[in-house]
Amino acid sequence: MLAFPNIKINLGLSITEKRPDGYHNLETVFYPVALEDALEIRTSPNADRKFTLHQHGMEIAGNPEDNLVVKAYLLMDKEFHLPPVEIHLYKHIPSGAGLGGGSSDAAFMLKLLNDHYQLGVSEEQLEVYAATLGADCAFFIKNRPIFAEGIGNIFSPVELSLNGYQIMIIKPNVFVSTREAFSNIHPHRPKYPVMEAIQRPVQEWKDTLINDFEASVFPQHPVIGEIKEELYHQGAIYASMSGSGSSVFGLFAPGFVLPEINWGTDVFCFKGKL
Ligand SMILES: C[C@](O)(CO)[C@H](O)COP(=O)(O)OP(=O)(O)OC[C@H]1O[C@@H](n2ccc(N)nc2=O)[C@H](O)[C@@H]1O
Ligand SMILES: Nc1ncnc2c1ncn2[C@@H]1O[C@H](COP(=O)(O)OP(=O)(O)OP(=O)(O)O)[C@@H](O)[C@H]1O
Repeated sequence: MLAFPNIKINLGLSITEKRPDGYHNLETVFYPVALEDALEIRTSPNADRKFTLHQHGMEIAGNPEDNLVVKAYLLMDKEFHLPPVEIHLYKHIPSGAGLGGGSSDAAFMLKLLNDHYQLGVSEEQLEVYAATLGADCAFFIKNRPIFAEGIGNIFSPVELSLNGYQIMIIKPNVFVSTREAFSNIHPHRPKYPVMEAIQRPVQEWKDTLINDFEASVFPQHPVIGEIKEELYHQGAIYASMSGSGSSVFGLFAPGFVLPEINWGTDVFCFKGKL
């Protein structure tokens, strides 16, 4: 059985407070975008080990046991005693990009196992399992535009459609550690709450919809801020870093001819439609 885990972008990201458990409360709107990995599971009844992970495409750091798809499988295996599986993961989503690629793989693995083995787990329960694997994971269960609070796992509906808009996502060859990015933040209440800013026309987001990580990440990695500037220069209606970086996305009007930009070598570039 095959699935295509996609990415999220953050439309606005306010880090509002540090929690006693060391994590941070935040406010953001998650929006799914069709930049995808491919994930397949096959039952392997006679295998002498519970899982075998075959990786293809971009390399990811770490041992197979550290891979979030394996953690997702082991979590479900503990609850439901699953048969051994062969896992094929084709990585196309860049890591350390703030696009939630690993989180998406994990959430899609939970959904795949639930569907394939007819486990009957509700979406709400899958969200609870997902949240134990990563703060971003729960979003990918329902995988539709949503306002998120808490550590990113408390959801409220949001009236927002960017259908027809075009997107460019650029990721320079710079790795930003999510943990380190959070440690450099001074949490505060935003001047324009994300939920309010998002209701305004997209043309006004430039001045009201802020990603708090930009203030600390741009000075450390000026190339990321330069990419954002360039996207505006090239006609983006709104541009922002996603998550804790290092990718930057630009939203362009429907019908706009997306620019051909030579970003240089080692730069990942995605163009698509919302
Ligand atoms: C920055 C975002 O991408 C915004 O969507 C997410 O908040 C990051 O979520 P994530 O990558 O799933 O994060 P995790 O893998 O759960 O956590 C990585 C590290 O980031 C920090 N962390 C993460 C999420 C959060 N709400 N507060 C935090 O302080 C913690 O130090 C944690 O050890
Ligand atoms: N399936 C996976 N895909 C990518 N990275 C994974 C995976 N499993 C574990 N990881 C580890 O997680 C780290 C971050 O991966 P991810 O692709 O989620 O980054 P990110 O874009 O920073 O995500 P986020 O938006 O959640 O901060 C990688 O350095 C890698 O070691």
